[in-house]
Amino acid sequence: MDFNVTQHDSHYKVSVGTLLLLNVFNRMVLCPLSRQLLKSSSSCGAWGRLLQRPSSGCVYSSIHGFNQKEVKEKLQAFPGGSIDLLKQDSGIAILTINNPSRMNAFSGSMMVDLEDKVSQLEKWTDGKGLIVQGAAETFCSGSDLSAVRAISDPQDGMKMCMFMQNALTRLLRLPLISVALVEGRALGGGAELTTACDFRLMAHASVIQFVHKHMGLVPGWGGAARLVNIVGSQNALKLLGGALKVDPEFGLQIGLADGVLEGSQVEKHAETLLQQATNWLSLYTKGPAPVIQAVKKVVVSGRELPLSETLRTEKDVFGTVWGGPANLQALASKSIHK
Ligand SMILES: CCC(=O)SCCNC(=O)CCNC(=O)[C@H](O)C(C)(C)COP(=O)(O)OP(=O)(O)OC[C@H]1O[C@@H](n2cnc3c(N)ncnc32)[C@H](O)[C@@H]1OP(=O)(O)O
Repeated sequence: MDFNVTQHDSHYKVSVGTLLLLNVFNRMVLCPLSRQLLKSSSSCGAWGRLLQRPSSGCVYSSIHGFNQKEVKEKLQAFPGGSIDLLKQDSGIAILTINNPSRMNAFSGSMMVDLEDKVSQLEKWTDGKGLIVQGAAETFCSGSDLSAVRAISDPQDGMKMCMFMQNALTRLLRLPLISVALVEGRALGGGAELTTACDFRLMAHASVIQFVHKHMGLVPGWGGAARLVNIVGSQNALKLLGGALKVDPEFGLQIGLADGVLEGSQVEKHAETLLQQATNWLSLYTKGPAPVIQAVKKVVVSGRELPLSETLRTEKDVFGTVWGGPANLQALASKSIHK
């Protein structure tokens, strides 16, 4: 996601990722003297070039020693399953994790597929919402354990981790309101995937479980950082430290779940889980795509950026809708909000 930022009377197009990187670097690495230099025009050139660097909202790039092409080639060596994308005229897309014979575990090629589908969604100008679901009545059982065994070398593990962090960070930053429809089990990386959506809806008898501790691991796909943001550090510590099973009731209690869906098997003519999730999401995606996308953008910047940068971003996003078609139409119809 790109934002326009004004610095020294010049406009630079930068991504949230670049801003975050700059912010962390600025706070943790630059000494006060360097910060002073950053403000001065003499240092503007280097930082200006960095700010202008084209970015796709990734956390890792070549400056972190991350070679996307090389990692993709390695991951493709572990095939199986697919990530299926259905973009609907309603502006709500369905992303399906599809590897039923392995409880929708992520093979290497599915990781590459996920990144490709996120790229497609980033370019979807008519999009407003996204539902992430698993095929065949279960969500996702995490990494494909056969691939995990084959890439147990720490260096390769780190590369896979960086690749998935990039893909899931971009998923969460999409200008679409996203919801994970959790049916069956969301385990390990599957639990992490649910946190890369804005909301989580849990079906009757579903379970989200960060089983990493039982695997001698911690989350590496950004799931721990996102979990802390969603449920707070106390609850995150309990969920990760105890590898606790989160059922819908517990999920609602700690704020991991945003709603519980009724089992479609219970009543013969009940809506399917996907219909229920679509209805739930439609409340938030009703309206023109540019406005819904603007809503998501201001929330992402509020979630991720320091206040002064958030406010500047909000101003820029506001400028994209002020006087726009939806705004003019609302003014002309003298709409009231009783
Ligand atoms: C990022 C870090 C990570 O994600 S580490 C991976 C964390 N995930 C796990 O450890 C899940 C391990 N799997 C399980 O605990 C069980 O298979 C679960 C998912 C609970 C399902 O149990 P159950 O309903 O009894 O089915 P099952 O065990 O017979 O499984 C059906 C077939 O699916 C397979 N499967 C399942 N999960 C994975 C996985 N993560 N990677 C690879 N294969 C997986 C099972 O091996 C089984 O295959 P098969 O029918 O024996 O050929």
